Order: sequence, then C-alpha cells, then structure tokens
Amino acid sequence: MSHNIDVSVSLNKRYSIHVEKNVEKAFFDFCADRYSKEKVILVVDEKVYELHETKIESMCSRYFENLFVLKIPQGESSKSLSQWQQLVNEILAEGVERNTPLVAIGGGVTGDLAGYVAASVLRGIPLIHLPTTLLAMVDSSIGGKTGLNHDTGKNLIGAFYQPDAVFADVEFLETLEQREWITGMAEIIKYGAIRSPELFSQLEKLKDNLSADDGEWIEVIRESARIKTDIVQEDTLEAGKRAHLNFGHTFGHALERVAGYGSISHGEAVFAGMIAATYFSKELGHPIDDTVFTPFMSLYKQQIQSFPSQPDKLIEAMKTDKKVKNNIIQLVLLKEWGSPYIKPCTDLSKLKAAWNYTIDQFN
Ligand SMILES: O=C(O)C(=O)C[C@@H](O)[C@H](O)[C@H](O)COP(=O)(O)O
Repeated sequence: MSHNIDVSVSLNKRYSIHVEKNVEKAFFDFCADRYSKEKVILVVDEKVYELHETKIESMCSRYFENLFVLKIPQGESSKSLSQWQQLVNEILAEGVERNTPLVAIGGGVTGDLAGYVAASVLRGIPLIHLPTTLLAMVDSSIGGKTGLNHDTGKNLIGAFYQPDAVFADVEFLETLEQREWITGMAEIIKYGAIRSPELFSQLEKLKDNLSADDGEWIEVIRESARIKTDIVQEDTLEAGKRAHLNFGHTFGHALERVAGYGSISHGEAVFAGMIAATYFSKELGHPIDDTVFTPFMSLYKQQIQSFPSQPDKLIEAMKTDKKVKNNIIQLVLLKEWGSPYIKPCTDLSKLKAAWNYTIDQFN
C-alpha cells in the first residue's frame, strides 16, 4: 500500500509527499521519469550537509551526473534578500536551463529560501523539497509558500511556488536536536487545535520519545501532512480557509521579530502565540479547555531564555502581518478545539491582555 499523500493544487499541478525511511529509490524513480540527468542544483543547510554528505551525495548521484552544491548557513538570518541574491548569482553563473531541478535540503529556512530562488530563476525552475526537520516535514515543505524576512516583518517577501514532489526521509530526524523536535511539535499542536484534537494526546505520549524509529512518529507526521494537504487543496492561495494554518502565527511572528530572528525559534514563538490566541478566544466567551497546553509548557519554557515583555511593541509588530486588512489585524481564533475562525481585532485592550497573560506564562 502506498503511503504517499497526493496534493492537487490546480488542474495541472499535482504532486506527492513521500514520508518514509530512506527515500533513495523513490527519489531516483521520480527524477528518472522527469528530468535530464545532466545536472541538479542542491541548496542545502550547511549543518545538514556536514552530517549527511554521504547520504545526500549517494542519493542524488544515483541519477544526476553533476551535483552543483550550494550550502547555506543555518538559522533564520539566511532567509534574507542578500542570501537569496547570492544563490541566484551563483546559479546563473553556473548556468541552468528551465528544466534543471533544484532540490532544497534542510529545514523550514532552507525550503523557504530555496523555494523562492527556484521561483525566481528563469521565472521558475523545478523544485523538489527534501525536508530534514520535523517542522519542514509536517508544514513548510507542503503547500508552496516560499519566503524571506524583511526588517519590517517575517516572510514579507515571497511567492506561492509549488514543488514537483516532497521526499520526507525520516532517517534525517536521527540527528535532529531536541530544540528542533520541539519547534516542529508546535505545528503539530496547531493541527490538533484547528482540526484534530486527538493529536494532543498522541503527541503527549510521543514527546518523551524523540526518535523517528518509533512508527508512531511516522504516523503523526503523515497525519499532519494530510491535514495540511486538505487545507491547501481547498484554498491554495490563502483567500480564506488556508489562513487557519496561521493559528498562533500572528502573535508568533511578532514575537520572533521583537525578540530578534533566531533567538526564539519559529515553533517556540508559534506555541506562545497559540497560548495568546486561545486566551483571546476564551475572553470572547468560547469554552476552550486550555490545559491541553500544560504537558508541553515546560518543554517550551526551558528553551525560551528571554521572552519579550513589551506588549505595545509586540502589538506594533503584529500590524505588519500579511493578513492585516484595512489596517485591522485579523486574528485566527477558536470557537472550540478543531473549529477556527478569523476575527478582525478592533479591541486592542483585549490584545494587550492576551499578550500580558502570555508574557506571565513564560516569565
Ligand atoms: O502554509 C501556510 O499557509 C501556513 O500558514 C503555515 C505556517 O505554519 C507557516 O509558518 C507559514 O510559513 C506562515 O506563513 P505566513 O504567510 O504567515 O508568512
């Protein structure tokens, strides 16, 4: 039985997400059916390359004759215009054609940056995601969002650009640091909040066993990918429902920016953002039992060294969110677990109260 998850984003764009241990054969078969074997561009996180050079080279050179490897520094600061420009310069200097594929190998930063590079070189070259972190496997490699950060806000530059395929090889998770597992778990908790609350108890069991050897992790990754796929298929360009995937992010992106990109990880910020959004939902009278966050709280608290404690500054940062309409911040809130909705936020005192509550939880 195939475990692939098929994504259909338009009449002429469909692709598969493979989640399995060792994707080498699937990757070979896929490429052999589609691309010239002459050259492939690999945009790879330098730390991932250091740890997995043999695996990456063996996988890619099984089909491609020339690997053009571009390493990028680890961390959020790589999602910058200057890093994008450097990659574009190197690719154009090397020489590529419109059917030369680019493989993004790494976490969310690598995928977002390399995706935007693939979208812009020659107005678009084929893109394949090889996510190596939990977060990239369950979220950022799916759905075609690419992005760079700007001084004025997170992910403010980018395009929707769908990959030809996603190969999530869970063997990469064997070297994943604990902080990265925790970061990825936040997006799974998000899927629990907006769609499948049963994920909360599944994740609670798995949180003390951070190993992809556990088949239950693979199932949770597949289930998360299915949820994201369902939503993206319904609303590929985020005209409506897709914004629900932003639950916790309106707050989280503001936190990342005010704390300084990288000092609080994306997942840590999203977890805190979900606490703020849940508090806000409860203040509006929605009956939500927020003790589901309790088992995870200490994991996130121990990672976040210094939590920004200026609610006004955080609210200012929320005003550059991409969902802002007519100068009004649009929050993703919950009527109950599994039932998200968009709420224009006109009451800034409630927003401040949500921030103050969240700041208290982390100090
Ligand atoms: O794919 C989406 O849509 C999401 O919103 C998923 C988010 O988890 C992800 O972090 C995304 O990159 C945030 O996008 P943005 O549009 O808020 O920048």
